[in-house]
Amino acid sequence: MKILTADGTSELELLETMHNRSTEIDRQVSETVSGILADVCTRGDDAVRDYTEKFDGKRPGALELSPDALENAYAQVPARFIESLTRAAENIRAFHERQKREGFITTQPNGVVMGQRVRGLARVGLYVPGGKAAYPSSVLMNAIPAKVAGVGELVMVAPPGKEGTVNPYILAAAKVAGVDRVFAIGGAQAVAALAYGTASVPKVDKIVGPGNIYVATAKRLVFGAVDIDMIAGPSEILVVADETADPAYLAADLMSQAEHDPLASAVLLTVSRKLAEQTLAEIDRQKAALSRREIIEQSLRDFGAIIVCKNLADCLCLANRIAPEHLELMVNQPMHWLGMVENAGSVFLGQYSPEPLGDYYAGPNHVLPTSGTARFFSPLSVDTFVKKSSFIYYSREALDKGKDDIVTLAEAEGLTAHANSIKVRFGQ
Ligand SMILES: NC(=O)c1ccc[n+]([C@@H]2O[C@H](COP(=O)([O-])OP(=O)(O)OC[C@H]3O[C@@H](n4cnc5c(N)ncnc54)[C@H](O)[C@@H]3O)[C@@H](O)[C@H]2O)c1
Ligand SMILES: N[C@H](CO)Cc1c[nH]c[nH+]1
Ligand SMILES: [Zn+2]
Repeated sequence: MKILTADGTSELELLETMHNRSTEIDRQVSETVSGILADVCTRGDDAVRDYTEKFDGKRPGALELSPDALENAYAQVPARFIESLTRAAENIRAFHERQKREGFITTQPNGVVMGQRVRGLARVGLYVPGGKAAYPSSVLMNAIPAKVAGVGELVMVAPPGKEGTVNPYILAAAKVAGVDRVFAIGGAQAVAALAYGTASVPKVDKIVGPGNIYVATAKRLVFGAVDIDMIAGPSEILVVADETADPAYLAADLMSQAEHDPLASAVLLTVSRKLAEQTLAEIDRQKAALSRREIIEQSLRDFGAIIVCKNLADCLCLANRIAPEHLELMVNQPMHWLGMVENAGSVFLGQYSPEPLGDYYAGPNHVLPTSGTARFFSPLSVDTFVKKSSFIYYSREALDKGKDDIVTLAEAEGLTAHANSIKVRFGQ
């Protein structure tokens, strides 16, 4: 990870290099994933078993877990974990309850009733990552908003470990969050099974949840066969810091996301070269004690950067251009700068709102758009799990009033059958 001074060109070149590196990886991964999707579409469970054996280490028997597996996992994990998980679940539920939308009805005096209905989706597939690390927190972040939205059936997939079983912390979280069915499959093969359906895995209406590049690419490619939430791939953090920030906090927060994946990205934009140098030194000092040091080093080497900008406004402009998944504002007056943020999945304000607070606990969702897609995607929310439909009731009197307009518009489009459907009701 190098320190670079922004001059209007070199920082953009650096970001471009990082972007090109990930585009080349995306291209290679897309080829692999397309093959997996086609194979699962044709051969169903057999293909899912083959890929599970290949990528996760053990050939599975039944792909679906019994409800007992969730009960046993719940009993097996430490009570302290369940207490913390339950408190986190309460915070997440409270935040997402605020997102609930009601439908509406509008009436007019001459016999018109119209409205919009909001309904939970019938069946949703939740992807829970479990390759390099297990993510029980992601179970809560997916399943709680789905339940709040009123989804009919929640089908969770998570990759089995080498011993062929799903991590018990993930299963305990599935019980706490009320997941209906669990399949021990992961990667692109799990996304394909949910999108196309197999003998064991039911076809779903929408696939949600984060995952590595294979998972994110598979979701992108099955979109159309099913709906998806967004592209939530390898994690990203971008920190904007002024000279008041503590370099120890900056280093810690950058590494907190780098540890997710060698493809995770961690970028610091600051106005102080001294702070940049101190942060680098802090990274070296702190990382020695961290368990996933190798992943952190790879991620910081390939997708890490420290850029010194002229002023905070320039930092924010660059941050908006990058559109990071997580944006930390480690500045003296974070609320003041929040208004300048255009593109970010979630914003963390001030020294005591580190990114992991949002990953686990505060309440807002941690499934967030990555790879610059925060320009147009939103965080996972209750909205992700609902569909809206409208309804119309017109009395004879109301239709009579509007009939000539409708006929005129239909005939202008050359659609005489449309016009006839109106006219026939009035003997014309
Ligand atoms: N954006 C978010 O909201 C968010 C939240 C949590 C985690 N994450 C990200 O989720 C990811 C979790 O990744 P993970 O790997 O630990 O778990 P994962 O469950 O996403 O992926 C594991 C699966 O990847 C597949 N796979 C691995 N190598 C493969 C290969 N060479 N070819 C084809 N398939 C292969 C396997 O099927 C395996 O089961 C990380 O990138 C992390 O940053 C993102
Ligand atoms: N930071 C991840 C989202 O990019 C979410 C997560 C789960 N556990 C820890 N972190
Ligand atoms: Zn995280």
